Amino acid sequence: MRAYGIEFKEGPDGFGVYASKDVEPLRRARVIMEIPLELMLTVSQKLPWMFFPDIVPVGHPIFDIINSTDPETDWDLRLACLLLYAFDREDNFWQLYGDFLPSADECPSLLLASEEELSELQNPNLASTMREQQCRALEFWEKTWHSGVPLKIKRLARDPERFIWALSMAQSRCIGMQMRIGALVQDANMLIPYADMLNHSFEPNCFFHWRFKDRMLEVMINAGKRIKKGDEMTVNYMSGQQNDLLMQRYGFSSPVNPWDVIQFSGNARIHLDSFLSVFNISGLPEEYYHNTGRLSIVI
Ligand SMILES: C[S@@+](CC[C@H](N)C(=O)[O-])C[C@H]1O[C@@H](n2cnc3c(N)ncnc32)[C@H](O)[C@@H]1O
Repeated sequence: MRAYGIEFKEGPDGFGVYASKDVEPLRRARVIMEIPLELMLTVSQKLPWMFFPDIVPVGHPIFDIINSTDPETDWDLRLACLLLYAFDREDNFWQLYGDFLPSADECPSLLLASEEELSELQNPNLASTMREQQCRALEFWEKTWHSGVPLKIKRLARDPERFIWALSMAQSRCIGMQMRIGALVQDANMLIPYADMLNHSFEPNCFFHWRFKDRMLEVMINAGKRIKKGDEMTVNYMSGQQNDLLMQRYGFSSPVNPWDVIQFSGNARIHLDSFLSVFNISGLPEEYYHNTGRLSIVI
């Protein structure tokens, strides 16, 4: 893996990637990371399941577990299984990289939230979706990690908490990409070390580029971006999605999510406080209530 002009360090949103020097705006995108396919954990999105790199020996019972998942919906369960397998495999890179991943206590995924925390969520639909997701994960673990499984499976996730942590890593760190191996083009779910340290922004300064010829992922600074030393490097995780989806998958929401604005126009003159109270916004953080100009409401 190569990195240019960046450092990885703790910030307000957990670990993040920061510029270690100024970058003048260039007409062409500039590479800041190169990560080879061999370091990534990859499962194809569609049957037949293909794994890269090929770390699972043929006939290993983890294949049966992966085969028992729903091809349409369970990409995250498959990736979690692969992650747990990689942790267990001697001398695998992910055993070391695991030290950089947030622990269950540090991870804000709602999969790991207690019932008390879920009941405090303002959005009851989100709370019930998360309860369903927690049940789904638990049922999968109970079905798969029953007492009769061979030790080489049992030790991957001895308790449901371990599996649910792996699932939250898969959901909150997966990057969906199309990759080409030889003549084969595949949509894939990937855990990509170092690139998964990039935090999200709706106005990102970086993007991903798959370099087919040598099977590398490049993280690049957008052309024309001026970067100052200490700036955070970010990518856009999800376009066109509202905050409840960000919360569901990543455990955070964004006060500047452009897909979560209430469009309101007309000649009526309404006091801002009355307007906000109609939408029950008064319980939200200060910045919403005082309308710092970040909410796109036209009154
Ligand atoms: C792909 S990881 C990014 C690296 C992560 N910060 C870490 O500590 O390893 C995604 C997680 O980072 C956090 N995150 C990313 N972007 C964020 C943002 N804009 N605001 C708050 N948290 C964010 C969330 O916890 C999310 O689940």
